[in-house]
Amino acid sequence: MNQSIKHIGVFTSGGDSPGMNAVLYAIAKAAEANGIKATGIRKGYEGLIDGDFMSLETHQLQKLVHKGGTILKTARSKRFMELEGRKKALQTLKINNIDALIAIGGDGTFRGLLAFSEICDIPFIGIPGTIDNDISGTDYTLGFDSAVNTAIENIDKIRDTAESHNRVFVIELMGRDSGYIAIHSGLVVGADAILIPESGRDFIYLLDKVKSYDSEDAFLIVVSEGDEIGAELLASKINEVNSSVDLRITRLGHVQRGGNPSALDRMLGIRFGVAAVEQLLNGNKNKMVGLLNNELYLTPFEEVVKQHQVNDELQKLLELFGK
Ligand SMILES: Nc1ncnc2c1ncn2[C@@H]1O[C@H](COP(=O)(O)OP(=O)(O)OP(=O)(O)O)[C@@H](O)[C@H]1O
Ligand SMILES: O=P(O)(O)OC[C@H]1O[C@](O)(CO)[C@@H](O)[C@@H]1O
Repeated sequence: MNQSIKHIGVFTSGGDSPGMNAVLYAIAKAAEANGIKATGIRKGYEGLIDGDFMSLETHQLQKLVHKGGTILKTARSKRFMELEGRKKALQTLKINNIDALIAIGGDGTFRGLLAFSEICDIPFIGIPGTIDNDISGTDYTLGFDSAVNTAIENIDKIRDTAESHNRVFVIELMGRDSGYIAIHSGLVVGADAILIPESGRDFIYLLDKVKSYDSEDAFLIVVSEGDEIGAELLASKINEVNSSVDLRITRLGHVQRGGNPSALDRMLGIRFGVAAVEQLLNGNKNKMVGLLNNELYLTPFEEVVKQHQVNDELQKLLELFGK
């Protein structure tokens, strides 16, 4: 056990994701059980630079496990991208006697920690928190399951109106350059076509399908925001090959980031939070806690990369159902 750790700083960074409050509760609880102080740092790296802190009280966090968003707030920090900003953050840590950090965010957040480790030698542990599920070293990132649940709930509603009007819908889902949200959502709503950047397929097959679409039913296309064609261009191509279709575009957008976390995300939050504190106490540093085959797993920040492919099984499902 690393006895020298007495004060852990904790922050959420990048886009918020459902389950972040649950992870904060777990960190506070595990720190308390080990007699360690845990301080919340507000607005991601911005708060680390400015010393914008708040206390993490287990009795308050306990009541927020079910809430989306993050009570610590989050940010994308331009200042931390610069060495000057990171030096200022180092000063803040020293002044406040913080001797370990836990960061919850996406791959960008871990790149930030890696850059920070060049000038700061206190231990860092990362927790994957992003709706995109685009990080290696974990089967699930915190928030992904909730985002997919939100997406499918909304697409099911779109189907009701699409079927009533015999309309074609192009539904754009989030994920930045990752198609994970789109493929998972598209498969379980029974979409007629799913377009994701990782598939390596063009959309010509889809145009052939739309050409023969008889206008007597709904036709749902789920497209990831990272797919090169984009919802607008896809819509105009469809109209070119079949001018009789009645088409609408729905961009689900930030609704996918909000809402109460699913059971899976709450449980992930609890597991990741406790594991992060334990790993710091075990003397681990500069690693991300993940979950592979339902087992906790550590990946050094240097090896945490953006996931840019779907596995063979998902690819097969995409061929079978999304085409
Ligand atoms: N190379 C880097 N050097 C220093 N800081 C970085 C670096 N890359 C990213 N960061 C910091 O990490 C923050 C979070 O990264 P980013 O905005 O990419 O979100 P993310 O953590 O990938 O989360 P999400 O997947 O939700 O977008 C950035 O705003 C920036 O402050
Ligand atoms: O909320 P912002 O900063 O516009 O970021 C949007 C991006 O963040 C995410 O929601 C999470 O990374 C992406 O899916 C999306 O492209």
